[in-house]
Amino acid sequence: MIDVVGVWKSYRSGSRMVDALRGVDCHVDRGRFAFIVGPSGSGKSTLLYMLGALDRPTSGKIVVDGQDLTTMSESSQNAYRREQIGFIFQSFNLISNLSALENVLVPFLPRGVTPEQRDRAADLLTRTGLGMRLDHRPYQLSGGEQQRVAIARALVKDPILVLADEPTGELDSKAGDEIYRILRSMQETSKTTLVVVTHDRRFITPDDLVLEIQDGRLVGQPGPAEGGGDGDAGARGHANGVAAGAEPRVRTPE
Ligand SMILES: Nc1ncnc2c1ncn2[C@@H]1O[C@H](COP(=O)(O)OP(=O)(O)OP(=O)(O)O)[C@@H](O)[C@H]1O
Repeated sequence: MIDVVGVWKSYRSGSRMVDALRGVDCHVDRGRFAFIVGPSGSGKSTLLYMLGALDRPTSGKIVVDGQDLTTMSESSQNAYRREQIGFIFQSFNLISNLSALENVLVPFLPRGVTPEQRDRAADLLTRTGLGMRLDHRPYQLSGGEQQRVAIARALVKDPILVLADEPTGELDSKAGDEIYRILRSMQETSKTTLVVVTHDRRFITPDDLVLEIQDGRLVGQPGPAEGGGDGDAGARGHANGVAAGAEPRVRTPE
């Protein structure tokens, strides 16, 4: 389903280059619940954004459901994001003057909403426990409820992949538990693939795939040569191993 091969991502920061990802290889099977974990600044969100085609790697290859994101045109990337990927962000990203139901229908608004789509959106909200709050605006909902709306919005277009960046980061632990309960139950029904960035490992179960990043590379993978683009393939799949020796991620551009 997801193949990440030798992915480097470097950002220019003033006169220096920051290597956010340094030769990442991994594979996620269809229907998996996968977590990206690691210390702050290790590259978790960068990897997630690459999977969502929100950014392109500096080098390497990312293939999702047979589609090579790295060679795709800009317009194909837009369509990929719009039609195939469900995004869930830490800060919910709801539109304040739309109701819960309308927020879930946002992906369909440009082309007009069909009655079937409206029913599906209402059904998803009901399954998250918000059946009685379809007409509420975001300010009338708790943080946990707003995130449930965001989950329904991510799933309404039946995506091949759902990407979540710290989905419980702004919630208390009770609301966080509820969000994971809903995510797991929704995934069971939809059989979609879910990749979640989190700092909170208590939501991880033994069946989940854990991709642990440190200093821009997956734990357990050999460190590739500095400079980008030529990463050693290293281990694939489960990345539950011993940290490779950390090397500085900041360098001066050649
Ligand atoms: N647009 C950018 N320009 C320059 N540097 C960036 C940019 N985006 C990320 N970085 C740097 O890349 C590195 C990895 O960032 P990333 O956001 O992926 O880490 P993270 O593991 O998600 O961190 P956190 O857990 O704190 O959210 C960091 O050093 C960050 O400062």
